[in-house]
Amino acid sequence: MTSHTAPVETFDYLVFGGTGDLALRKLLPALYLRDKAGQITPESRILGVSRSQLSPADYKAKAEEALRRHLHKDDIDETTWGRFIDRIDYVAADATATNGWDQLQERLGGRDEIVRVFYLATSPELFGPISERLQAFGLVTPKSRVVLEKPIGHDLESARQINDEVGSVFAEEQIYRIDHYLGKETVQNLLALRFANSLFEPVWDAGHVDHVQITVAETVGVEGRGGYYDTSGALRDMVQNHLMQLLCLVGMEPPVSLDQESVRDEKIKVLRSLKPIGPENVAGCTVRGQYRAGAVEGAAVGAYAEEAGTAPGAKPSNTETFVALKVEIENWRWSGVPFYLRTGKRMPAKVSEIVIQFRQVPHSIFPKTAGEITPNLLIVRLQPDESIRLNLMAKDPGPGGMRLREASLNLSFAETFKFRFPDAYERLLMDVVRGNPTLFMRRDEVEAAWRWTESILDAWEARGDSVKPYIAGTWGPSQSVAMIERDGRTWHDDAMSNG
Ligand SMILES: NC(=O)C1=CN([C@@H]2O[C@H](COP(=O)(O)OP(=O)(O)OC[C@H]3O[C@@H](n4cnc5c(N)ncnc54)[C@H](OP(=O)(O)O)[C@@H]3O)[C@@H](O)[C@H]2O)C=CC1
Ligand SMILES: O=C1O[C@H](COP(=O)(O)O)[C@@H](O)[C@H](O)[C@H]1O
Repeated sequence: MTSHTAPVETFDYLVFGGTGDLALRKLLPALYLRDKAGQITPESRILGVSRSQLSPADYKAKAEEALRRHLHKDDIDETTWGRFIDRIDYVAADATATNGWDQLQERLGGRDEIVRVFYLATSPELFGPISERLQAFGLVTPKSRVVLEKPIGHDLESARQINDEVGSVFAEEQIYRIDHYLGKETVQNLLALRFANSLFEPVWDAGHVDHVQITVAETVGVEGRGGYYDTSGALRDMVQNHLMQLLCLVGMEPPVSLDQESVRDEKIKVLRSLKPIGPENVAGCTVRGQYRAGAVEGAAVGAYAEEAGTAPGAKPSNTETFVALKVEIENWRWSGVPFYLRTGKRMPAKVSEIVIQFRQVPHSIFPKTAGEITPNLLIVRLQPDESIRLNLMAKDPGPGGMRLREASLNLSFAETFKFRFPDAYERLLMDVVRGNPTLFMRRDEVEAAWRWTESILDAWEARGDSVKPYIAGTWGPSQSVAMIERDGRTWHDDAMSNG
């Protein structure tokens, strides 16, 4: 049994927001798959909590329906199925009132000695009220942990308020601020790539790297989450958390060790070194877009305005579904190296990639007839088809003189490691039970990320610009291309489409 399938301690997992999309689509399937892998002890239980007046049997039926829909059919086996459904229970309780909480007390009675996880899969305004009630009803034990789903607030002030409220009930080491990107296999592989190989570290700096691109492209639209998304937008929904975490892992100094504080200490230094984007540079360093009707993966799709449910005659939404940024880390290692970040919905492919473009050779010894020398690229593909590729120049095989062409060294995870590895939520949910917060965000990280992001939001608001339209199924508005091309560089879209 490998460490990722070794059973964890017995737990009670309380999922607040248990009837919601996140719980049914991601959390329950992740717990099921860990159960199937043999990681969950027979005594462990899962308790859904939300306002809906459902009986435990109703909730089990809802969970079953969601699992059948969201799991791959090969993952459903009758032994795990029966065992998993038996673990599930439900209590109707309102986070903003007192009804239902005495039932929670009852359900948890006599189980104070085991690990207790409160997973708050609700909107962030409820994190404080839920914590307050957990304390008032005596449900917080020394072995309790609380998981806060993103977004932690809507801006710096609300993030601070939530952190204060939750922090008045739980100690910082009991608080797990989840960013599921940190649980993705290849994201962690970035640590292995950088710090378990001596090859890359000497060239991981401004002397050798020309620039870095981080792209997180999605084909989906807002998928029924229009109400939330329209008050959020891509900068808050994706950049403030996922893309900033990726930027930190690429940009940080080597941590002293892999322990939780060392890694988080290095990430926060990156966040503190970010060049502010404000009124003076927001126009040149940011692009916001919103998709119009188009076609994605061969199917016609509507415009954001329709999906978000903007009422006819209402003011058109100015929420961005795409954002591109030029970011600079102002420290010795990265001075002068731009990090271009972009993320968007309704793009041509679902792909998340980090591309490190190295500097051009200083001088070519080859004749013009050999062809162009293109800079080396290190491409870390996070999803789908996780891989790490190094694009190098090679001689075109055969006679007829020296001709150069680009070739790849490709470490494909599927081909190299032929077993299924847990997905991000599976891994992170078990890390909480194990009491390992390394892959979760510390309070100061979240607040530093908000501080930097908020200055962009303020500058956008002050300018009052409209979002730039892009056709669904394209790589975003033309202004995003113009932003990078002004610097004599180009997005690596081909690499992404070709895989
Ligand atoms: N869905 C996703 O893929 C992701 C979601 N998130 C974030 O996670 C959070 C939840 O998202 P999602 O599941 O999509 O949202 P949903 O709207 O689908 O679910 C919200 C849940 O909260 C419960 N709820 C609402 N009010 C109360 C209350 N007063 N007391 C107790 N329970 C309450 C609802 O149940 P009921 O009405 O029965 O009370 C429901 O179970 C959001 O902040 C979202 O941004 C983050 C990453 C991904
Ligand atoms: O947190 C979020 O992430 C998803 C994208 O996650 P992925 O694992 O599928 O890449 C995004 O769709 C959603 O809007 C956002 O809230």
